[in-house]
Amino acid sequence: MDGVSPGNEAQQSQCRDLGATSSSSASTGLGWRPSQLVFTPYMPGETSDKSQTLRVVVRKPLVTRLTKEIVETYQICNPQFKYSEELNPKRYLTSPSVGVLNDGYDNVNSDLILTVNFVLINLERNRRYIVKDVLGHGTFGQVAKCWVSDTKSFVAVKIIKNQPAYYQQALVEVSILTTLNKKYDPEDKHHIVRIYDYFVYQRHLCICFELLDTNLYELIKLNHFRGLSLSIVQLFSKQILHGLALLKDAGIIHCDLKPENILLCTSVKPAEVKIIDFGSACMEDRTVYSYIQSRYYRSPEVLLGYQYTTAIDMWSFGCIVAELFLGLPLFPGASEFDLLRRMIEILGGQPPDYLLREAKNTSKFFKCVGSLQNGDISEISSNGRSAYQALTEEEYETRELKKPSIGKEYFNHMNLEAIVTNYPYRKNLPKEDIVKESQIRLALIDFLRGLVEFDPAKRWSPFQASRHPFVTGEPFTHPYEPPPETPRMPVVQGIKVDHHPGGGHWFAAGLSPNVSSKNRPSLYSSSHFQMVQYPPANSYGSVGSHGSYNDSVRLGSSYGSYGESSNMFAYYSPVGPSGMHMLGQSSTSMLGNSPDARKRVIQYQAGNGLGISPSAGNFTHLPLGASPSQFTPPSSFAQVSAGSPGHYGPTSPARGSSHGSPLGKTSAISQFNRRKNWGCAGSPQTQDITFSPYWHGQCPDSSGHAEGTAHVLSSSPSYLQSNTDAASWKQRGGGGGYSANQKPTCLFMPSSNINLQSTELGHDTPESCLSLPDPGDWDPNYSDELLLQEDSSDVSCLTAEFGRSMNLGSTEPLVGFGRPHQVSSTSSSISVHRLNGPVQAYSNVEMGSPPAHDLQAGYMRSMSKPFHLMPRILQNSPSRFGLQPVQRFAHGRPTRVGEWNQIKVQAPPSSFSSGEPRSPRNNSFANSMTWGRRVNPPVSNIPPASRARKDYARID
Ligand SMILES: Nc1ncnc2c1ncn2[C@@H]1O[C@H](COP(=O)(O)OP(=O)(O)OP(=O)(O)O)[C@@H](O)[C@H]1O
Repeated sequence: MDGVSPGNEAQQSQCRDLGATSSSSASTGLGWRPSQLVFTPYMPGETSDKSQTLRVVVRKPLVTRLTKEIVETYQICNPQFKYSEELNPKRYLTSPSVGVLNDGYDNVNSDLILTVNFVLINLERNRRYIVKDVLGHGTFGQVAKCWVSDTKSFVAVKIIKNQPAYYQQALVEVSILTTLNKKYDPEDKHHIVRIYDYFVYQRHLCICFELLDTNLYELIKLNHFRGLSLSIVQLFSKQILHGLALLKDAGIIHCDLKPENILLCTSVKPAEVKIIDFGSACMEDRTVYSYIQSRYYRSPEVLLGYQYTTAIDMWSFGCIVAELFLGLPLFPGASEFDLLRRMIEILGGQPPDYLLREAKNTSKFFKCVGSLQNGDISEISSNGRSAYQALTEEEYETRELKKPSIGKEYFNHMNLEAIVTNYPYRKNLPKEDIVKESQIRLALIDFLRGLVEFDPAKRWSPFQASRHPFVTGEPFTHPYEPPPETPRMPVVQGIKVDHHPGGGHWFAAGLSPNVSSKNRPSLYSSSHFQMVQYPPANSYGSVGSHGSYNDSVRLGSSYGSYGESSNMFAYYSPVGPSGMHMLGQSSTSMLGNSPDARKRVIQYQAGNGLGISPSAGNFTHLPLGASPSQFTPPSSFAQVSAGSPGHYGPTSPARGSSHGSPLGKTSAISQFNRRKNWGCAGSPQTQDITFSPYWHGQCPDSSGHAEGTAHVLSSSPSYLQSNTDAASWKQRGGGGGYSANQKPTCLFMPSSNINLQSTELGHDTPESCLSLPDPGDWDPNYSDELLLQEDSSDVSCLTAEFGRSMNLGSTEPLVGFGRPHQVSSTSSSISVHRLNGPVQAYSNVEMGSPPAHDLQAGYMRSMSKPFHLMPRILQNSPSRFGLQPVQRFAHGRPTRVGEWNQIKVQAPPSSFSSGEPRSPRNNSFANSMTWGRRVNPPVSNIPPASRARKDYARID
């Protein structure tokens, strides 16, 4: 029996001998032994060093050892086991993963087919980005989490679809974000995502951002669509306002503000939020799209087709604040009609008559009930009420010949005050805390009233909103009177320059071709629409050439610039020196900072000098700016005459329809591509203008409005007077007796299908809470994450860490440009677990358990676009929350503007080899099965995600 005794050292040693043979085992008398002993038997009584090590490992859950530590487990069992990543089968991250375009590099959607460890290379800087996971998808392409070994850090790289229009629009994002980062926020204090790098790889523009964490929609989702605590709402509001104030100072409209585009940044302590996705952004005086903003967050003026300003972002911001508190969108309109109906019902009142009189789409939603005076509609009818009345559902159907989509009602109460006041309080909240919170809720109501204000001219600016007691934490005693905005001087208009004839650059007045101009003066008094005197030699470029990226190895765009005989003005040009080709004539080069194009005579030089890149290749010179819808080729390079209306080619979204750009971004992009296919190439002389008889947009008034949309591009934000101790949210008493001043002029009858149970003041009861579907039903990663939670006793979820990192009593966090992402390897691994634990630990979050309620019940509705869930699913990917950067990301990017413009974007030669197989096609499995790609299961009943909210591409 000695021969089999565990205590027999000789025997154990022999068993561990991997070279043991059957003969040797036979000699021990153990009977059959495998000829090649790979695994050693487990010996419980072992006392050797090795067995002790083993015993430590054994404490870890089996699932850990067999999953994420499988390599170590193998090596313990077999020291000769060697792991080699190269031998792994490819794990595709892009779907579909079949390469059909771009020599097999791109799939049918023009997305670069990514696999785990695919390497994106910035040849110019010899920097390699190793793809580790996909963080999300968007209109423009994919966002990958990449490892940069130079800096030993992770970054997020947005890989733009390989199509010219997407490429062009992405350049706008690069330009705007670069300007914001470098010029307006060099110290990274304003909650705007940082851009680190950009380059072209395999014909895809890649934009490298700092890596952020989950977005606010996900955060609410993790919380089962229950609202966040007021202190968190206050903190986030303050931070977002910082960002919006910066945008306003820069004269930039984000155009797509929503919870999905506000991401947590947990690499700094205390954690903060940042605004991302400037892919829809535009300059305030160069608005081009008429259909912008995701529907739930769409402002009335955009919905109605009125001219818009940075005030539209404040509307969206108000919707976001409400959603953070309620856990549900305030206006979850299933269609634009439904959206407007909800606005009118919840807010009371309606858009002002001046706006309704001028907006393009008024007749779609309103009927005129006012009297006619001098052939014009009287603004106020005889009884003092509006001359416009919202259409009923039936009237809308009669006019539009289709039933409007009407979504479910989620709130029992149909006005803002009642919705907020009656929202269930957190469980077990002491009575005195309920009293305190009720006061803060009154402040919140007042705050929201100033944001979701129908009249854009009266809507608060970021500066004004940031002074509200809800944000500052001061006692709320009476309705807030915002301080006046710093007055700005009108531009002295020397030269009037109209829009570029080719499309969207509206030098003269910042007019969108899609919006009316008549009521412009009404906006001059708006806190969002103030004028400034520009320094004489600045420009925020506009007309330019985009060059070719398909046909040349080195990109030759002069994006975002325009020239004149003696000066050249340009954006931060994200492309190479050819983008600066006009610089030679320039005695002044103003980069990124642009102001008043209108002060100069723009002499478009025939055939060159404006917008023609030497490497323009097969694309025409295009006016570049905020939108692909601008990509109508200009007719000539003759001097642009002011006030030329409707100079749009047949494919401009701004033409052919009174709706301007009804299909928005998607449409514009596709139209651009179509146009490109029509062969609008190279020579400017070959391009014609088609005057559209259908265009209803207003010609910019060459005399009157040119100065109207000017804005400051000052080098330092003017609003920086934030209350630094506002982060200390004190729930003080006072303010009692505030009565919200609502005028519920409900033109719509409350919908009868309110399906919520009571949300009366009081603690929510379990029976009032309808359960959400199990996330595992739609999230294939969900169970994995739960399993992995066993791995550590200190597991908690993202929000727990986030809550812990909150220091609500602190002053403004000190954050700076390129601040360290100092997450030790230890904390990194902890964060993996935390991030992976979506819901379970949430109740422990310091931010307070959000009130349970049943509102999500009404939120459950079928997704018309289930594929839109994909980014959400991917966001939950365990690997998404992998190791955080262990040291600061420092690209050593040039900080001077001139240097920035020297950076070239190169398209690698077709023969370029990245170490990846030339054609992904060759490397896919025979059955095309993809590895590592999360399947998108059919989803029928979950809260809508961002994509479902976005209806750029449709007309309601
Ligand atoms: N810096 C970042 N860090 C982490 N994740 C990011 C980052 N930037 C983007 N993402 C993820 O990628 C997704 C898509 O990014 P983004 O919104 O910029 O793309 P898009 O194509 O412009 O989208 P949209 O269709 O909304 O315009 C985001 O929702 C987010 O989940």
